[in-house]
Amino acid sequence: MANDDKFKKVIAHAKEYGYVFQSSEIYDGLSAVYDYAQNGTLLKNNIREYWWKAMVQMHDNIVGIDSAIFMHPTTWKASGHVDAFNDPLIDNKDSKKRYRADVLVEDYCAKIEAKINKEINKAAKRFGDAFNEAEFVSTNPRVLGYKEKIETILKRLGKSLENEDLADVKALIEELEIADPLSGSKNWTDVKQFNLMFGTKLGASAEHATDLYLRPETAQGIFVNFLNVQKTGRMKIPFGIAQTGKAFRNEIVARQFIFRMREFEQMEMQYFIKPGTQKEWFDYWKKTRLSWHQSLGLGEKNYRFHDHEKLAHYADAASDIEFNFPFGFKELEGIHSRTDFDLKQHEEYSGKKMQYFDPEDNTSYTPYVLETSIGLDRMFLAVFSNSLQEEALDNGTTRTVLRLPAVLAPTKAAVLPLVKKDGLPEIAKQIVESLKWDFNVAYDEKDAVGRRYRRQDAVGTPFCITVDHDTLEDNTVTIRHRDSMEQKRVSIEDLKDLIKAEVNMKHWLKRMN
Ligand SMILES: Nc1ncnc2c1ncn2[C@@H]1O[C@H](COP(=O)(O)OP(=O)(O)OP(=O)(O)O)[C@@H](O)[C@H]1O
Repeated sequence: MANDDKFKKVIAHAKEYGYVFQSSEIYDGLSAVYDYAQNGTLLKNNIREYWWKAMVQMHDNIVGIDSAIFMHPTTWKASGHVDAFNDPLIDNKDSKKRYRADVLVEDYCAKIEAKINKEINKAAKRFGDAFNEAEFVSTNPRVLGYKEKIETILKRLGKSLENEDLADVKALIEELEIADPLSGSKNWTDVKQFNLMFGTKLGASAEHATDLYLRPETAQGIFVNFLNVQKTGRMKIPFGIAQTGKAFRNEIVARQFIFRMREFEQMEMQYFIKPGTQKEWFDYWKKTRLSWHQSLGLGEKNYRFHDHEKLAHYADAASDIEFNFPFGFKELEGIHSRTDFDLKQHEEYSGKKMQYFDPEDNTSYTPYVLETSIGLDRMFLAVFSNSLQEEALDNGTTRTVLRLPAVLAPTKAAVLPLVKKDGLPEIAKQIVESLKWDFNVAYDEKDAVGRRYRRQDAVGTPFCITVDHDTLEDNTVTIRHRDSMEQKRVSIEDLKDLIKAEVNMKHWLKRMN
């Protein structure tokens, strides 16, 4: 299936099966804002819990907090967000559409990249088994020319952005003759910086109101509480503070469904360390976070690191874990070595000491910070899009199955009476009653059992339990596995342990190596 089609299917499936709705849909929606529906909320909660258990419960030196969305406005001056949390935007005068200037240039380069891929595919077909891609790419003059062009463009873009030379970004767009993707017009305004923070006001009367921001990241709530947690928790360096919560960004280009939203949720952890040890911890957290992702079994090949060359003002190293989304490899999680930038800034702006007294060598210092930051919604999209599969069956039909990792599935089992009579619904309901203390379970009696199986496959329920007339005789039921479609006859009293063995978080987290 072409990637575009696959992505459309993902979005349609998310709506049809109660995972994600467009916000305020009856009013034609609000752009880049989404609501999680009945199944989506459960999947999201399970992902959050999977992260929390791995990060907080499994580490005796990491604790969790829940700081407020509103923070004192000086926080955002100290963090650099007021001055530097900008994207370069450009308007097209004819279509009146607004774009991120850097994204226009990057999309232009992506088109050249597509030409390279076309050359590679053509050559691969021509040479068959004898084709050596690495050799072809490093010797073919056309490919080398394309590569050089991309490199020159991106280098110039990076430099202009770094030097805040927005006139040059516009000049680049004009020189490359980049047109508005919608209207084809090349009639552009100048490039301007646009701050991504949402402003609001605190206070009842206009003249006494204070300007506030909706937080654009959860990290600052951790930094300002660093000493509160360290002292009250008697934490010794190295230690971490984790939190999950909403963040808000007025994204200029908000597209790709829940990949880039204006209101989203982050799961962040700041690890406070001794200066000089940042390289070691950077490597440790890169490895640990990748193994968390891989424990879910979405396919090792679907992840890769992207180490940053161009670093944010606060970082001395940064790497993204990228995931193979339906629209290609994109950032899923960031791992940042943030130095002592944030704590030092808060110390300067608040006038309060943000230092740690190290009892081991009797010295005080400002700790360095290693951050892991992942978007919960992006993680949701990674899991959901990877799990949605169309499978050809032996009988010539296809089935749509959402192969969610069982540990994350919203509903772990559906209990189905074969028919709506002869006392079968009553037994099925009793099974629901007994299992619901341990798992989220559903009851379904509508339609033929085959259709009910298909429905649960599409929702992603790992087990279906069918009660039939034999159940009346011997207290056994059929348990059907979503992925293999295998069916087994088991005793009702064994159900709980059977399901537990597959959905238990411990069993999944232990796969981290
Ligand atoms: N607008 C958004 N919608 C959904 N998730 C987001 C958004 N912006 C950031 N995230 C998530 O938060 C994580 C950490 O935020 P960070 O500030 O490092 O992102 P970023 O580098 O600005 O992301 P991007 O380059 O995609 O804009 C990202 O890896 C991503 O998973």
